[in-house]
Amino acid sequence: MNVSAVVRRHRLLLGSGILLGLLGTAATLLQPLLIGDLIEAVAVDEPTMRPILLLAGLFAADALLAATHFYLIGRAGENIVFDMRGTLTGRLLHSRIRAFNRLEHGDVFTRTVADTSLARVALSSSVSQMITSGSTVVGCVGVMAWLDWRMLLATVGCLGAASVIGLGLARAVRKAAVTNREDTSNYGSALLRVLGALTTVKASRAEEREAERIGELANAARASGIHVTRLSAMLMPAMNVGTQVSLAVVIAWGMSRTATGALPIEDLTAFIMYLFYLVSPLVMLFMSLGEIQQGRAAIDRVKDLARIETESTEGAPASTPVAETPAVEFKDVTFSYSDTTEPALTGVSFSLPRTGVTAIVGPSGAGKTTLFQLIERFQVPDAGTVRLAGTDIGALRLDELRSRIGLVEQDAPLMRGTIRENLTYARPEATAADIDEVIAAAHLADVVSALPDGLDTHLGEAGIGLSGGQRQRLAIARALLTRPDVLLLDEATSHLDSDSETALREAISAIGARCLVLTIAHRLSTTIGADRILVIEDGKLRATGTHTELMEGDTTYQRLASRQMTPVGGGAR
Ligand SMILES: Nc1ncnc2c1ncn2[C@@H]1O[C@H](COP(=O)(O)OP(=O)(O)OP(=O)(O)O)[C@@H](O)[C@H]1O
Repeated sequence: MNVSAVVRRHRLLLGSGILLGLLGTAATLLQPLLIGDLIEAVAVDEPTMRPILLLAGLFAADALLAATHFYLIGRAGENIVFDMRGTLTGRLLHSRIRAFNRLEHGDVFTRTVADTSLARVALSSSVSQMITSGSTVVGCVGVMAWLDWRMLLATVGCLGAASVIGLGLARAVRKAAVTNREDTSNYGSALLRVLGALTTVKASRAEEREAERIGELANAARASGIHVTRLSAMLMPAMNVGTQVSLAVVIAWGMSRTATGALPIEDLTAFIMYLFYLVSPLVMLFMSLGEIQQGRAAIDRVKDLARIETESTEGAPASTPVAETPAVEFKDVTFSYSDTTEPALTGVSFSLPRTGVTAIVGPSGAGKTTLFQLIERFQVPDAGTVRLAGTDIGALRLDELRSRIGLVEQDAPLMRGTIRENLTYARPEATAADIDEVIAAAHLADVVSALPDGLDTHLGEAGIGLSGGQRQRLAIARALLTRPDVLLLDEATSHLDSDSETALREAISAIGARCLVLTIAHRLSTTIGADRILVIEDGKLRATGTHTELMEGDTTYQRLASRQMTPVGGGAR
């Protein structure tokens, strides 16, 4: 992400805000001089109406400028953060699964939500604060030097010492804040991970243990947060002590000089006012410098996340396949998840016709899911080619490839919303007739008509409200709505009741008549009914055939069949 380009896009708003801030600073700086004029007018008994009106006008202008400055900078900041989050959301949604899987979800959340907020503060209010406070400090010092340079030197001496302490404290606050952010992020990541597996946590009766472990992380965040507060608490008093000392020096010395007539009383009054005006912007200057430093670290984290590798959406449109072309073809495909791991698939070759049900069986970890990952192009082969209807999928446009494939995952994740919204997720423009057709094909018509609001029934989080079998059939109907050429189905491992099982089986056979159904089979009944079976073991294609053929000729299949297709932990190898 090019952060300077993001800022440049909002430069008009930022620039206007900073300009108004500077005008407000000028209005503030003029006030003590006008008060000095007023005192002088009172002292020599001249009319006071003009300085009073001028002063009132200046106060009003100051207030108006401050409010507009605040609004414009705030607005620019929101626009900047919106821009950054938009870029991040787009990059994350288009990221390569391989790159995305390497990320911690809690960390992604912190970077997209909290770090962008810190970046917003740094790029808008802190920069503007630094410029306006910096100019106030310079302006105050300039006018004070003009009023009385000797007293200015005394002031700088007292305030300078406080500023050195303030600067040191600001730096310490920044460091402590970075630690606090890391601690908070660790807490968030841990909580997110545990909440993602809440049922496992409960089933393992690990609530107390997790509460304690996460409590420790929360406590680390608390301790570092307190450290930040402790240091911040010292910043203002350090500056206040500096101001009080310089004020005492200025008043004592200034009064003695006023008594001898060396310094007019109105100049002393104006000088003291400038001294007050100087302190707060000085603190603000240090704080904004600290925020900018913090923001820089946050911007680096945001930029780092935005560098995530994305999928290429380029590619050729698919050619119209001729009838004999295989629907899916693997040619000498080898693939490893990383350079350091053993290949998940080695030299796999097969070709599948355009209709019928093909079951994939094999022990756990054999590489069955990996086949699906390659067909969907979630992963790219290290060697060999995967073809869809005769075209190398690497050359196809990604949305075209995925629109031709329907994917039904094992736990069939559903989104929030109604059944209709879930069904039409991949094809929002589907007509009522299309929906009725896929509902019938997935044997869901009875289930839907029994629901209180039919298709408009709301599902809870993750599709709660439907049984496992119904959820998977709903996911099948959703996949069918795009009229795929290939339906990839990872059969649910959990046992379905016999009605659901029969409905699912009938649905799969019927769908096999219109497209290729490739199913990872966990049940013997699926493989018995399949047109062909691929037996995968240790990442290699071991055998191909029908149930009867494989029962005669393949020992792995025989072993899996005798265990009713439910291998555990790769023990069948
Ligand atoms: N994201 C991943 N990163 C690294 N290795 C992986 C990843 N996913 C799978 N693997 C490894 O690749 C191999 C094949 O895994 P795959 O998930 O394809 O097996 P499977 O046959 O579908 O197993 P199961 O029936 O248990 O789901 C295994 O050794 C597995 O450990």
